[in-house]
Amino acid sequence: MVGEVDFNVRLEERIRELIIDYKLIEEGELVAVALSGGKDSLLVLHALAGLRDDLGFDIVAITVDEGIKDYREKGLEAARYNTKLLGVELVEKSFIGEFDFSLDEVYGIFKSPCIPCGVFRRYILNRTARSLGADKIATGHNMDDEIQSFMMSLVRGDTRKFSKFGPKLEVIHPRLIPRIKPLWNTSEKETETWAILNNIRVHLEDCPYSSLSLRSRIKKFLNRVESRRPGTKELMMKSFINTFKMEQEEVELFECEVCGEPASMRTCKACELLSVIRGSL
Ligand SMILES: Nc1ncnc2c1ncn2[C@@H]1O[C@H](COP(=O)(O)OP(=O)(O)OP(=O)(O)O)[C@@H](O)[C@H]1O
Repeated sequence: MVGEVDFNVRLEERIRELIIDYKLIEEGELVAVALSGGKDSLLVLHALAGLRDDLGFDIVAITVDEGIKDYREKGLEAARYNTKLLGVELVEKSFIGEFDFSLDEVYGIFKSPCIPCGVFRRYILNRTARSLGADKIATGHNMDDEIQSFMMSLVRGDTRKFSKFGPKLEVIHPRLIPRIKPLWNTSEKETETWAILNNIRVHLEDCPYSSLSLRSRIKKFLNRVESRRPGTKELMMKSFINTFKMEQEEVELFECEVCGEPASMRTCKACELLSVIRGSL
């Protein structure tokens, strides 16, 4: 089908241009793909696997099992299938293996399940990527995620988070692996279309905890506006790009007194949450 080929070519070309224009990946680097098994991180995996020889970099994938029953197993299965298909090594980590508890067991202690989930996942991804010698962590964050994050910062009045806007988060600590977003200018609708058109074995369900989040409410609102005024999301993205300089926030990071990982205070966020959990179990 000509339409399908065109779609794939245009998508790959856009990802390639973003990588080159923003210097997301340099020749000789090892990129760790944070792979959930969802459509976005699978597109990143397939796109980078297609570009690795041409642009001269290598990839490895890392997946984190948070311990969400009847949900994460399906993502893991998709991650295993696709990495095998593309000949990419998959490193599997889990909350149980690292901390001795699953998200299902501890989420009730916090205001939102997304708090421990995000903090521990980023912690494991960073440590694992570093131990593998990775130069970058590539995530599947897409244009919709970026607009949602921006709006969440506005709603919370937390302008510090604006510094995370952009396709690349620079090195701000030697133990922190820089994160890149190869789908920064690709919409969620396009990644969905890619997965369906190419018959990708993918995990399409939403996380059972996601409906509790502010992100989910903002996502629904944006989708409603988009369906009434098509093109709204793209215009919002353009406005953000034109209005805000993509400068990284000047933050001083220390080493956590407990585990030695990067921290903005005396202890890192993961160790802070761990002490709350240990005190409640
Ligand atoms: N369990 C996980 N293991 C590894 N990486 C993850 C995991 N969950 C999320 N990520 C990374 O963080 C990004 C954003 O997370 P998000 O919760 O939006 O993912 P998702 O919607 O479950 O899956 P995807 O974004 O791949 O479609 C993902 O694209 C992926 O790169």
